[in-house]
Amino acid sequence: MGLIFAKLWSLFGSQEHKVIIVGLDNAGKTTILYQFLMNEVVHTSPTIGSNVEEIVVKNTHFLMWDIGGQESLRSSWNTYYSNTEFIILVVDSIDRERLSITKEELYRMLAHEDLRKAAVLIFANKQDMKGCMTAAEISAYLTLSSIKDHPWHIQSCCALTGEGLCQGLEWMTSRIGVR
Ligand SMILES: Nc1nc2c(ncn2[C@@H]2O[C@H](COP(=O)(O)OP(=O)(O)OP(=O)(O)O)[C@@H](O)[C@H]2O)c(=O)[nH]1
Ligand SMILES: [Mg+2]
Repeated sequence: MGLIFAKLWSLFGSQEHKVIIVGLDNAGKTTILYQFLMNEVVHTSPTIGSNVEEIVVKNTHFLMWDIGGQESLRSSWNTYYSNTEFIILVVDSIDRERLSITKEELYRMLAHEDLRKAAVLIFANKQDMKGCMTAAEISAYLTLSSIKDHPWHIQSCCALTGEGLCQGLEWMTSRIGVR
């Protein structure tokens, strides 16, 4: 009975899809989460631990975990991995110096057993900043085209205006049911 109910529940699109939002400190993860939720910019301070919110897009329910990105917190990211369907990796497009650290973190995550089935959306955030890297530059640096075992997509965005965020969510909803 429980199984039938679970199947019907998933058929009607009320199943929740787990998402983790990761990236280095100051990348804009919390700003993005609350833009998704409220369509506005909230005042943030560095996240210690995580924030979690349910975001509904066209009848698709995402449970989004925004995880603190400071160095000391990164070793705990893996405690959030189980049952994750989507990784949103937020990159600060002006932070050239630390893109190599983001790359290390990305490939460490992709190698993790619990994230084997996860799709990856990369947000090239802070596109409003003068002299920032483009999504194409970030894609090349992160060698995204070499990733064959996870679906991935890169989207440029500006969390302050919300530009690009909907397109990212649309890619995520388009992936549901593909696997
Ligand atoms: N110019 C600009 N600033 C942004 C953008 N997105 C976020 N910020 C700013 O970047 C700073 C950090 O944003 P947060 O959302 O707190 O960053 P975070 O990734 O959650 O950081 P941690 O919680 O420490 O991991 C804040 O001052 C934001 O207002 C953007 O698109 N453009
Ligand atoms: Mg935060």
